[in-house]
Amino acid sequence: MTERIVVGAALLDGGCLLAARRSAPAELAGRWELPGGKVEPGETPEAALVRELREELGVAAEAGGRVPGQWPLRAPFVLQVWTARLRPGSAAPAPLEDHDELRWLTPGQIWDVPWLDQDVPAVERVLAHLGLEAGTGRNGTGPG
Ligand SMILES: Nc1nc2c([nH]c(=O)n2[C@H]2C[C@H](O)[C@@H](COP(=O)(O)OP(=O)(O)OP(=O)(O)O)O2)c(=O)[nH]1
Repeated sequence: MTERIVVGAALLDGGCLLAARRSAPAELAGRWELPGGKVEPGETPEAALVRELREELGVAAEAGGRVPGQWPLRAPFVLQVWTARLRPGSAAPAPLEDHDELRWLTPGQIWDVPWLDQDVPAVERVLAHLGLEAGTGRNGTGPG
């Protein structure tokens, strides 16, 4: 089966990461994810990311760099992650579609929300990629 990419945005602002709580489907509702969605045929992941953030959050965003790695979702989907930021003058994110709550998390707050299980290794990689992992361990060994 051909792999299909779901792009997740590590949307960063002022050193915080945006997390979004899914409102649907039922099996994912209440868990937190990186906003984003499926890359459509003929679309680049970066373009899909910008489109999804506009549709889901009402923001004007731009993709930064890819966070190395990919994580399996329900077949045939795999999660790939890009950093992203809001363009100057963008509206603030709002949960317009698929989500019922958004939170900007400081590095010390990242593990305060119940991420989708399949997102946990991706979020860990985002933190490592950004050099933010020290002191934010999920096992509570760090200061913060
Ligand atoms: N956006 C996003 N989706 C994720 C993550 N982790 C994860 O398992 N998923 C799953 C949830 C969905 O089954 C699928 C993405 O679909 P979606 O519903 O967000 O994307 P979409 O807007 O393109 O979907 P569609 O309505 O066109 O079908 O991947 C994540 O971190 N971000």
